[in-house]
Amino acid sequence: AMTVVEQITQLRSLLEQYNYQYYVLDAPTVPDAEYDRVFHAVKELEDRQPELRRSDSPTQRVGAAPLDGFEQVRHEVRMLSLDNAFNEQDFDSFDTRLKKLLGRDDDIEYACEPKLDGVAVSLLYRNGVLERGATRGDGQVGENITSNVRTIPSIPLKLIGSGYPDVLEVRGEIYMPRSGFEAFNDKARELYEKEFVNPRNAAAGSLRQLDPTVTAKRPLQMCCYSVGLVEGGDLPARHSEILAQLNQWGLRINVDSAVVSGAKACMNYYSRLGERRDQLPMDIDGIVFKVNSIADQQRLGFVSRAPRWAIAHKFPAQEELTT
Ligand SMILES: Cc1ccc(Cn2cc(C(N)=O)ccc2=O)c(C)c1
Repeated sequence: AMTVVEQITQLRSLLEQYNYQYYVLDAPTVPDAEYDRVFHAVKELEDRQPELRRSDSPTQRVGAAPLDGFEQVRHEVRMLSLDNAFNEQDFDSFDTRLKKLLGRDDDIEYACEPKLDGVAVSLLYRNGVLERGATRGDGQVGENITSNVRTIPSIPLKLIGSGYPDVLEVRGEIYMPRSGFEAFNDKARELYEKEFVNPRNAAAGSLRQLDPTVTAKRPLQMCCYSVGLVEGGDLPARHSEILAQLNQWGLRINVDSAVVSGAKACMNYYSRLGERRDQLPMDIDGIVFKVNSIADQQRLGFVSRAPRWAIAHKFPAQEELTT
């Protein structure tokens, strides 16, 4: 028969698989009641034998005591801000300039993804375990919001699979899906409590909570879009492949990400996403285009703080929803 430790370890990895399928792949394979049964079985074992409890157990997402304040965190790799391209002409000149800088005249391969309207976050995984979460701040120094990011189900407390670097810093956007935002505001209105003006403010306000049990009640999601510090391991040679690899290690990526070649295909991607914008589950404020080849990104380097190899193309601002 299995020892209690073997039993609880097996049940925990089952919960991690269920969470991955449900929150990261949006593809649950078991009914909620089955998840609930296994979750309470682990909780029961940990309550009966507290020495079995581990900080990276799926039952340990909601932290203990509220904080008095947020500590500061220095980003070893600066978190970027992107130059905005406001129209096709800008994108064409962006593409033409890159081709010149790269000394080539064939189409550049771009990784395209929606620019989610949320809060940028840095997640540091050491030996696959989530060590700290931090806001972007000014790009160099942010705030330590680890206890709050731990409550977000699509953020894994532990990476899955194998082959990840010893140190892997993932960057992503924490956002509130529109459906969660509407439901939250309906409830707030009912209780005569403060409503949020838009999902971005709702996500930012939820991450600023000193008490993680409040954050835990907010319907937040995270989508990763790049990596920062990487030590003791290698990543694929293209941005799109890095995202696919992050997804296999348990992190959520945006289902609308795509790879296209040349400026024309980029503008086509921009128009198609623009048409679907109101049907997307979250607010987006544009499209981010990145040179897909990491070697080319490094060749193009950085001019001041915005990278030469990426640009955000924003949509016209949406008229503010009148609440
Ligand atoms: C009672 C209960 C348990 C779980 C959930 C949601 N859910 C489902 C799964 C699942 N199906 O793989 C995994 C994690 C999870 O959080 C709800 C809504 C209600």
